[in-house]
Amino acid sequence: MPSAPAPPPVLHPRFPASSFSCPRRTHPSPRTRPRRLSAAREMPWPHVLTVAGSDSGGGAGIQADIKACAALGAYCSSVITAVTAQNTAGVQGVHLVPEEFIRQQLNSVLSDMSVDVVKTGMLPSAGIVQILCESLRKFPVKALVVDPVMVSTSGDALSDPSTLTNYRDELFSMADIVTPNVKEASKLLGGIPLLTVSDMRDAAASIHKFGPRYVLVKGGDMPDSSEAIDIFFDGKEFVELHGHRIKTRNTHGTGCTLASSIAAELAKGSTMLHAVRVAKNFVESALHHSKDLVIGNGPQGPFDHLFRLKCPPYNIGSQQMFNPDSLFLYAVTDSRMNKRWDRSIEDAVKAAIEGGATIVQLREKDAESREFLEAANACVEICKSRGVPLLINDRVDIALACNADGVHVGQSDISAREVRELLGPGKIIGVSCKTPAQAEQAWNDGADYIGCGGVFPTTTKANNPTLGFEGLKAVCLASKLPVVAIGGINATNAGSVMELGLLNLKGVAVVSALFDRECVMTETRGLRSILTDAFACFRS
Ligand SMILES: Cc1ncc(COP(=O)(O)OP(=O)(O)O)c(N)n1
Ligand SMILES: Cc1ncsc1CCOP(=O)(O)O
Repeated sequence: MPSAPAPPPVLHPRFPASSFSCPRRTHPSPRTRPRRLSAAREMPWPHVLTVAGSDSGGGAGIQADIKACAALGAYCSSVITAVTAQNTAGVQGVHLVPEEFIRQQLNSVLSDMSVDVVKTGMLPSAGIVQILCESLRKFPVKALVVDPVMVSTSGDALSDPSTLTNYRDELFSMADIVTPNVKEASKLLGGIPLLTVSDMRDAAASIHKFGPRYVLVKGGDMPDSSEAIDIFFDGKEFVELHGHRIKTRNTHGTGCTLASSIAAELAKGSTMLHAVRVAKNFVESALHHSKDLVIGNGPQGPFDHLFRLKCPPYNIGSQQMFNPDSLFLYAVTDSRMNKRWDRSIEDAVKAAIEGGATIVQLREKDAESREFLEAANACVEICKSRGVPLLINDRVDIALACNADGVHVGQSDISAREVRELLGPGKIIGVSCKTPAQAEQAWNDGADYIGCGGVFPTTTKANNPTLGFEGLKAVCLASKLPVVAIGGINATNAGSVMELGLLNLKGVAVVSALFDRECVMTETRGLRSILTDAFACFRS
């Protein structure tokens, strides 16, 4: 593994789940967990169990949890605590599942399956909270995410007031994270008003005293702000998480989705703060993609958790899903620069990854095919062993021959739709776009990301118009795909690109500032650190 400087905001599925930060609970001993059938052929599948209510409208509750986990690559089993009659207008009825039957469902799932994380939603009675606590003591899991659902967004009560005491006294002390919104936080604290970010901090500290390891107080309901600010507290430090407030009526189920996304990321091995950041990003992106959908006639509609599947060829198939966070620091090679500095493509790629590049593209305009394929084969091995995706510029034939992770094409190359036909569904396809119309076409063609530039003037690509920040912003705002900025980006201006704060701008692609330099590793490391600082600044 490269010795990267600072932990990146990257959770690539090819990185093994190793950084789990919640070691309090361990899986039960082999005596309590049945033996697996064939350990040798076992393939781990991160597993979340949601214990929540069913929403007949499909936007929140169990339905939201299952979709969020599926979208983030985790398996989701479900214990249903209540069946609600619900739609976009509100909650018309609630039918509680008998408590003993909830115990039976918990027993069925937890005694048989390797559940990594339990996420709770609607726990409508004190008895149900108690049964859950008993089951968790009998069948410990790696983490417990508690979303203290008490009142629906439409204002309807979803739990008996007597559950409050059990929540606070029993469940919270077992929880790794509790995720109240401001109304729930206020209720948990006896009705104190939460009107400012400072009140949210105080509330997080008070709720932490009930026993959870982490608290996330969600500020989505705070009045009038272009930002959605959440407060994360680990018992010592507060982190303010800033997100975009998406203007849409389709927000039903955001709380459930955030908590189940945190659970899915924890099940995949993420640390808590990282899981929260990924989950917040996922919810924002889903809301952004769903803002114009129309389902139902009431004031609050559902959103599309599976927005990434909208374009049929996108992100399906046997290979791992493309993680847009891998666009963070995109190293694009250049044969002329390598020659100038007398280094092989392989050495250039190794050094870039060592310095912290999160994705690599071989852009070898002058290379002979045979020589290029040899180098590409070697780079595939280098990148695979380091968990970094490798793409080939323009040459679909080389990408197929070396089994690269994907291809990047420009507007005058063959279209992304044709590249998809040739590469199949599991590969990554990037398209260069300078206009919103091109971005729309890239999405329709089944691309995975957009390269947008030149943002600044560059000498690396001849006759390339400069778009500036305005051009970049126009493409990002129009694009349903993640975007990486390219063109003239270096250590002095990279921070300002990230600080534009564009939701789907995931990173920068760089050629000369990495490869037209004496030490590729040092340059990459420096740039990585600048990006990490700028990203942290914009996000929290
Ligand atoms: C990440 C990324 N973005 C844009 C480009 C430019 O690609 P293209 O328009 O095909 O131009 P050439 O690279 O072929 O000159 C890129 N390569 N990578
Ligand atoms: C390939 C490409 N596409 C748009 S600008 C550019 C060149 C980027 O190179 P540099 O990072 O050296 O400016």
